[in-house]
Amino acid sequence: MMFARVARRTFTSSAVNPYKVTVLGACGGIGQPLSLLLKLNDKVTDLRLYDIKNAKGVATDISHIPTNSTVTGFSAEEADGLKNALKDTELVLIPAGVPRKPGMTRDDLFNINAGIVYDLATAAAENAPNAAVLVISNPVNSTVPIVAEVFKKKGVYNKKKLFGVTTLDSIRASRFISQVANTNPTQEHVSVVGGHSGITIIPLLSQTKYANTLSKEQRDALIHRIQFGGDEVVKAKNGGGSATLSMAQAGAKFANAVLSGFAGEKNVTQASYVDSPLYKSEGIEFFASPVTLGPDGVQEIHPIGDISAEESELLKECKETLKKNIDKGIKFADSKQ
Ligand SMILES: NC(=O)C1=CN([C@@H]2O[C@H](COP(=O)(O)OP(=O)(O)OC[C@H]3O[C@@H](n4cnc5c(N)ncnc54)[C@H](O)[C@@H]3O)[C@@H](O)[C@H]2O)C=CC1
Ligand SMILES: O=C([O-])CC(=O)C(=O)O
Repeated sequence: MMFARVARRTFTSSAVNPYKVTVLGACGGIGQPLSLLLKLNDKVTDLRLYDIKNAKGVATDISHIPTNSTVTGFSAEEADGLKNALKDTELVLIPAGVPRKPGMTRDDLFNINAGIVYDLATAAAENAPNAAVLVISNPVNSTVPIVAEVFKKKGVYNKKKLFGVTTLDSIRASRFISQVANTNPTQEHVSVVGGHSGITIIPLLSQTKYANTLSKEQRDALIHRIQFGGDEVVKAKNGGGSATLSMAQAGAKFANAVLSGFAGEKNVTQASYVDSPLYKSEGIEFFASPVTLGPDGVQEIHPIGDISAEESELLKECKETLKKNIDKGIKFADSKQ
């Protein structure tokens, strides 16, 4: 009797949030742990994994985990594999593409990843025009504008449903500040705005409770570590790629936030790199700042708030680089007409 009651409760809980989610690049360093974490999310009931290699193997493996979602692998070799992975899905995560090696910038990945993201975005626009698209592939500052241009060309662009995933910068900031302050990282929050590469990443330490207690040396070191946290991992992996496990956690966290917004949960706010009105008058079409998520995707884009004179300088430098990164993505997409 007891067992029957528990089983019934487990079954009904997942039916409340039946979302279809597709991962493109599901067999990579990020894709595999990200898919695993999505399988553990009870908002996801139909998980589709696509890659140019081994998607069926990874899907079969993950499918044995006893949560209620189905897991299906789609390979590039099968006719309509990509199309079927995307058909009517509600959320698409894109971690497909090559990662950095030591000595490279994220922009050095543009030549390979721009084309990969362009092709996957084209398939998404054709087969899942209403889905939220979460872009992980670097350089995010440029790949997000590429996706926007593709959706515009297809006549299905909805700026409320396109997100560059910058969550890793936020979770790093929580972790790194807790190491300096000797506190619990789960209780720390730092607003990180701008973009997702080096100097375009701006942690707003002046808005934390440590604004007046950190020394200038501590502050500078912390800003640098948050801006270049990705390089720390690339260096430590020594040619074996970049952040994958922390990125999977960040991607799963942000996907859960978007699904929570879809489900009508209130006050779901996370930083993300979105089509933003904040600096459009300066020619900057995309910018990361706190975003409240709702049933239609972006519900409200929040301004960055009061910042220090030091952070104003960082913002100035960020905007110069960001504008170039965005223009590069748009120009690439336009050249593919
Ligand atoms: N937004 C962020 O904060 C972060 C972004 N990244 C970026 O994520 C991307 C992926 O990184 P990793 O997973 O470490 O790389 P990886 O090389 O381990 O995995 C990439 C996967 O993409 C697949 N792939 C390549 N072309 C594809 C296509 N046309 N269609 C479907 N799948 C395709 C590959 O087969 C591979 O399984 C990189 O561009 C990396 O720079 C990495 C960490 C953080
Ligand atoms: O550093 C990289 O190339 C990967 C990445 O975006 C990050 O770890 O933040």
